[in-house]
Amino acid sequence: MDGQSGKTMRTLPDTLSSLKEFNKYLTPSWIESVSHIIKELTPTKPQKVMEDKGQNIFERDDAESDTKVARIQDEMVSLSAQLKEITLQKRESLNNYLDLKGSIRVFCRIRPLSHEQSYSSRTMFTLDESNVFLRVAETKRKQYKFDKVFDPSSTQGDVFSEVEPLIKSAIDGYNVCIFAYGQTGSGKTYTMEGKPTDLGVIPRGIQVLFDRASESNSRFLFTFSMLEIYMGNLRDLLVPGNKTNGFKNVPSLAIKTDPDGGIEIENLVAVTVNNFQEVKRLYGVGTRLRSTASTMANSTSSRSHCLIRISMTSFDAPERKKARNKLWMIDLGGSERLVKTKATGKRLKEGKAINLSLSALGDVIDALQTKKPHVPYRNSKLTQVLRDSLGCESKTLMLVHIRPNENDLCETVCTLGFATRVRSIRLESEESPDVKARKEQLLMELGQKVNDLEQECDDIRRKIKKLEDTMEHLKGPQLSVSTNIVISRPSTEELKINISKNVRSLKNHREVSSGLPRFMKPTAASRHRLGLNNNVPNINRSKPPVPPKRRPSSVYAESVRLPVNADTWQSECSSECSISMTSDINWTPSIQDGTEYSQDASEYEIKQVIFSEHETPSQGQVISFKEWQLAELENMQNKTEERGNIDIDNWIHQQILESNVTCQSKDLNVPEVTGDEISNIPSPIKSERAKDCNQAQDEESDLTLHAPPLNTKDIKQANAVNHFSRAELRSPPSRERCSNNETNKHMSESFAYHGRSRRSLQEKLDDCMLKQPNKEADLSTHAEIRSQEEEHHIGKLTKFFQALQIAWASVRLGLGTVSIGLGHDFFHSLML
Ligand SMILES: Nc1ncnc2c1ncn2[C@@H]1O[C@H](COP(=O)(O)OP(=O)(O)OP(=O)(O)O)[C@@H](O)[C@H]1O
Repeated sequence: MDGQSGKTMRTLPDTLSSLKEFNKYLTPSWIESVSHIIKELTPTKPQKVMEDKGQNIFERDDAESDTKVARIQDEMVSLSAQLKEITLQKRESLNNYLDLKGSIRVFCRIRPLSHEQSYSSRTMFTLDESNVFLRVAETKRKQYKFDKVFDPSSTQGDVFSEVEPLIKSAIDGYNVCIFAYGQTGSGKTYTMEGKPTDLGVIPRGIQVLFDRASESNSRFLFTFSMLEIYMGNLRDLLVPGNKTNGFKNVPSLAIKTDPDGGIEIENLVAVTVNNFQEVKRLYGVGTRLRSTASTMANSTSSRSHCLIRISMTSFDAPERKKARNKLWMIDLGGSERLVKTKATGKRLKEGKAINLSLSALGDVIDALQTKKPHVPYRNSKLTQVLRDSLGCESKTLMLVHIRPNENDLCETVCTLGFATRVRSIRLESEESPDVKARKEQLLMELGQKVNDLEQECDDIRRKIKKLEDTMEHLKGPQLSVSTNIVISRPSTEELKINISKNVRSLKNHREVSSGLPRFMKPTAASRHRLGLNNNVPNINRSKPPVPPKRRPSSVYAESVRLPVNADTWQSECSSECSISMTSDINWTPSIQDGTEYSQDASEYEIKQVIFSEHETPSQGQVISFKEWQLAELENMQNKTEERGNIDIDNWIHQQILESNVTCQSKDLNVPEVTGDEISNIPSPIKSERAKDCNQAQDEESDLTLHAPPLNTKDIKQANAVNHFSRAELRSPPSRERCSNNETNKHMSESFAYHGRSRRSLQEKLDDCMLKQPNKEADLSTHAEIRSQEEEHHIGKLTKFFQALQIAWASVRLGLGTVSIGLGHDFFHSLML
């Protein structure tokens, strides 16, 4: 008897009993026959059924839940496939949309007038959605066409909504360049960086990147770099260098072309970033080192081009255009007529350099737009750096800024001229009205399609999430361990893992972990999150693969907890010739930037590495296609690692070491001395050191800005540590700067460095740094050493004389006391 008919038999007496209720409507003979049947059924059949139930209840429940789980898994697999398909369609549609709009687009933003500027200036402009009409004379108006015009009342949100498709395109694997162009004080930095209350394109864009990466089922690795082009030279803004000494102690950045035609910048620090908070912090440090100065037009005028590069690598997203691509966000130096600024000396040279490179950029974009056979990339460092991100399948957006001031009319005309040139009006004017109309229609359709597909993706994701929850409810949370093989974004540590080895039973994991030192085992929280606490059965590998479970964003390891500062993020360091302003931006973190479990998460990731290293793969194991794919991914990951990224932990670690050296030598290290960075690291000793630094500043009035030697070298050494190979895990994370053995010991604890609480290690490091005598650092020259030795001798002599004086005084005091005492009545009486 199958389950269904058994169930029917069990419920038959009940059914018949209920039928008896209808007796008033039925004939007596019918009732009698029904009663008879009930009598026969009740004593025998239900009893048997109950016995069966007692025996099989657990088996049946298991079977039922297994069937349900299998069904859910099937459904998830099919939904995942559907999601992939729709994502691909969406990428294509978005790409077509952007191509149709033009791979090089130009927007114009007109900044509002400040209070002191005359109201009449407004009449200079008339605007519509895509045109600016400039009154150049009483009766003459000049028209400038753009892809989009933002009037003075437009918000940061308005601007970003138009920029966002490009950011999405970057996630799809395209190289993207976003420029802010305009005269000094026209609002370039405002648009790109924004204000704490009104974030600009850079923070919003980065937030979108992380959001989309976490939504995606693919793994992403993000690295952050920041550099400036100052007077034709590249400078890494993530290496605290010597500004007054022209960054001489820092290795120069060299532009290299790789065999695939990609551009790499040799020696440029690329820090692996896992969330928005980390980027925010790096950005703050970079901004502080940027060359700015007070000019007639802007008190904090940018004297260089500032370039932010986010490199994205995805290992398992074949639908992406490229496995590795870049998003550049560039705040260009202010374009200005040197005659007007009346700049002289250094300011004049800076202005000339900015103008030259801007003109070279214009030439390149013009050549690309008009499809000239030769594109003059080599004419400036700016265009050389961006060579692989300008033109050929990449997307470019130029945000042109204007000041609607009558005094700035000439500047405005120049800016608009530049915009016209890069937008290639000539090409557009060749289009017939028919073509234009069709293009508009197509754009509308494509835009709608992209939105619909996005909506569909969201729906599928929601469904998958629901199924995951149901599954977790049915089977316990252990499945997340197996499905974490493919997470949204890998941490750098994970890149070293032979991912295929991670498809192992929980039992195996437990066995291996039991042999590990305590600090390498998962913490209670991570075990709980990953379901390791539950007694769960081994994963049945014959079951259909479960689609990847998205990792909660809080798991994106952030090893350093950064307090969210509600105050304006601003500090200032000035030197004799230029002012270096920090960013006053305060990027409010999103909910996704949770850091509560971050330490925990990174611990787990490290432990996973160790698990896999201890385990030996079984002999003759059949490698599935998926495993083969994973091995391929690993190859790719290794390639990426060879490029030399640096983890934010290592980077911050370096900054800490630098700050110690800086404090010891009483040099002012710009990012550290402000105390912002120090206060961000939750070590009590840190603040002590900050105090020391401040004292050093007070003591030495004419501080010079010296780059600590070997700084970049150390950072590069730290690159290697980031990737956690077995050998590397045993080697110290970076070159030791401490001379004493205790420090070296702590530095060598690379397991502890990555696996243990960062805070405790930090405190240890700080502690031993503080214990070190400052003497060594202070005695930088031979003369200083000699003078110190002399001082030492003088000190010894002085002490000797002091001791002698004290002894003599004591003797005299003793004698005096005796003579007084002997003459006293008390002694007289004693003697008598
Ligand atoms: N759209 C805007 N709304 C409000 N304030 C703005 C806007 N644009 C610019 N500003 C203000 O104008 C001032 C100058 O802007 P900003 O520093 O962004 O200019 P810039 O083009 O970057 O100048 P530079 O090239 O010299 O660095 C800032 O105080 C900024 O807050």
